[in-house]
Amino acid sequence: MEIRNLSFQYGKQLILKSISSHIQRGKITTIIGPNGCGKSTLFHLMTKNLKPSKGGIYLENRNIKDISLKEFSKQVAIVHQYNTVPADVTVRRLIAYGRTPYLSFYRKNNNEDEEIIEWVMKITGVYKMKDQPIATLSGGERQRAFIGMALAQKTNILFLDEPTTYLDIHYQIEILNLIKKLNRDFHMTIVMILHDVNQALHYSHEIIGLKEGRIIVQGNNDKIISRSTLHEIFNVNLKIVKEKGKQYVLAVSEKDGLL
Ligand SMILES: Nc1ncnc2c1ncn2[C@@H]1O[C@H](COP(=O)(O)OP(=O)(O)OP(=O)(O)O)[C@@H](O)[C@H]1O
Repeated sequence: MEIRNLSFQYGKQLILKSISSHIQRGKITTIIGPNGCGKSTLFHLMTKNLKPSKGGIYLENRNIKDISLKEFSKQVAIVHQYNTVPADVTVRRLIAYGRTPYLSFYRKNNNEDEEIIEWVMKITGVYKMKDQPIATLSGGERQRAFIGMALAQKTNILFLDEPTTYLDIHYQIEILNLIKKLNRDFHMTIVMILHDVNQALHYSHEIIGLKEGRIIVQGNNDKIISRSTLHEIFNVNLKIVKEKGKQYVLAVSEKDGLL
């Protein structure tokens, strides 16, 4: 996917300022940046929820504005930050909604759809709760079910907007490991927004650092995450430590805190 000279404004407020970027096929790319820098806006533009003011986004060299929503949803699946569904919808039913782009007046759910739904329920670990209403699931199970609905679309590209929000650390890691597995075992191209810099660092091949509507850094994690880039993006001084060759950002500094 290519982002070419992309600008976006709400009224007179310029939110994204001539952004260009290349999203690598088969890799995990994570967008980080401070609140209000334009991450969600970029996400909505890349997923056809918003239209660019200038420039464009290209999938296999086709401007996504020229791709119908139905066709787009066979190539790109989206997991939003806030997901709503009627409380009584079961896990299986929710995942089956993911097959919608393939259905038509003449084509109802068939064996292939059923096989995909079964595969998705197994891979996301929601099989044993398949007949439970979504409302009865824990936060982590719910999120896996919504990722399942996106997977049932059988796309090569998956977008996730802050997939770990509201989850405790156990479920956060579980979701990130599922995302890693989807990339590693099924070669899915993943684009996500994360707030946790350490998780971005350890679960992505490439990081895009946004600030005030501009890409400040993009690249291989270890190379671009440094004290100075973190300061540039988030305006904080954080220490970076190395353990067994891997970098970790200390999200509190010695002089902060009560004690
Ligand atoms: N519908 C809207 N109308 C006007 N301005 C908006 C609208 N949605 C977002 N904005 C503004 O656009 C800017 C970028 O918002 P965006 O949601 O893309 O930021 P973000 O980086 O995703 O932030 P966060 O980390 O807080 O989710 C913000 O200043 C926000 O107030």
